[in-house]
Formats: sequence, C-alpha cells, structure tokens
Amino acid sequence: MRILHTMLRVGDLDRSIEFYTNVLGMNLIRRSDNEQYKYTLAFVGYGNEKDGAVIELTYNWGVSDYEHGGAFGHIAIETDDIYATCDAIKAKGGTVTREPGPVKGGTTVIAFVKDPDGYSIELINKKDAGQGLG
Ligand SMILES: C[C@@H](O)C(=O)SC[C@H](NC(=O)CC[C@H](N)C(=O)O)C(=O)NCC(=O)O
Ligand code: NI
Repeated sequence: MRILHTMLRVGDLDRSIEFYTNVLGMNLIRRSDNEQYKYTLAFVGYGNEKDGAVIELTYNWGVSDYEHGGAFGHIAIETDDIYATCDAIKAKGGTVTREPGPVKGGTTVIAFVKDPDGYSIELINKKDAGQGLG
C-alpha cells in the first residue's frame, strides 16, 4: 500500500490551481467534473500519481468557503533551498506565515505557507527531510 493523495475542499478551483502550479511549482495532472454530484476534482503534484502522493483539490459547485476547525495541520513539501523557495513564493504573491528557520526544539529548517483557502503547507529543506526535529 502507499499514500495516493490528500484531498482538500477548496472554494475557488482556478485560484487553487494557480497557487499550486504557479506559486508552488506543481503540475496540473488531471481535472474532472462530476455532473451528477456537482463537483470538480483537480489533481496537482510534482510528478504523476504513479511516482508519488499528490493533492486532490475538490470544488463543490457553488460552495466558496468552508469551516476549517482546529484539527487539520499541514501538508509538507520538500525543497532544495527553503530560503530561495520562500523568497520566490513571496515574489509571486504567496503568503509565508512562518519564515524559514530551525524548528522549535530542533535543528530541521522549516517554513509555513498558507494556500488560498488557508490550509497550511510546510516546507522542509531536502537535507533535513526525514530527520524529524533533527
Ligand atoms: C477520485 C477519488 O480520489 C475521490 O476522492 S472522488 C470520491 C468522491 N468525492 C466527492 O464526492 C467529492 C465531493 C463531495 N461533495 C465532498 O465534498 O466530499 C466521494 O467521496 N464519493 C462518495 C462515494 O461514496 O462514492
Ligand atoms: Ni480521493
């Protein structure tokens, strides 16, 4: 077994696709409408679904926002250079909510970015990925 995707309900699919592709550098892998149940799916990621986990953006037609509650944490993305990546995200209008630096209580360098719906995306430097707090 393996992790295939994480599904996020979004309020504006084109806004989210723009963010995940143009700001975070992902590819739009596939998009599909479900006319009967009135929703559209868009799969985004850095490779295809056979190579690794992706994000399934789900738009329920006519639903523009959701209660996020306090339980969801984040999706983590590995990056070769977290400082340059955060600069690039800001230059493209993205919101870095936690600047790069060692995780509290550890040495792994992390940062946080908010997506257009307010979901948190964690960035982890490649050299630290898989090291936990380091
Ligand atoms: C393609 C696969 O990865 C899916 O997740 S589609 C599953 C399907 N999704 C939806 O219905 C999304 C819209 C829904 N209103 C929502 O917000 O979750 C699903 O959950 N189907 C239910 C079923 O029993 O088939
Ligand atoms: Ni799914």
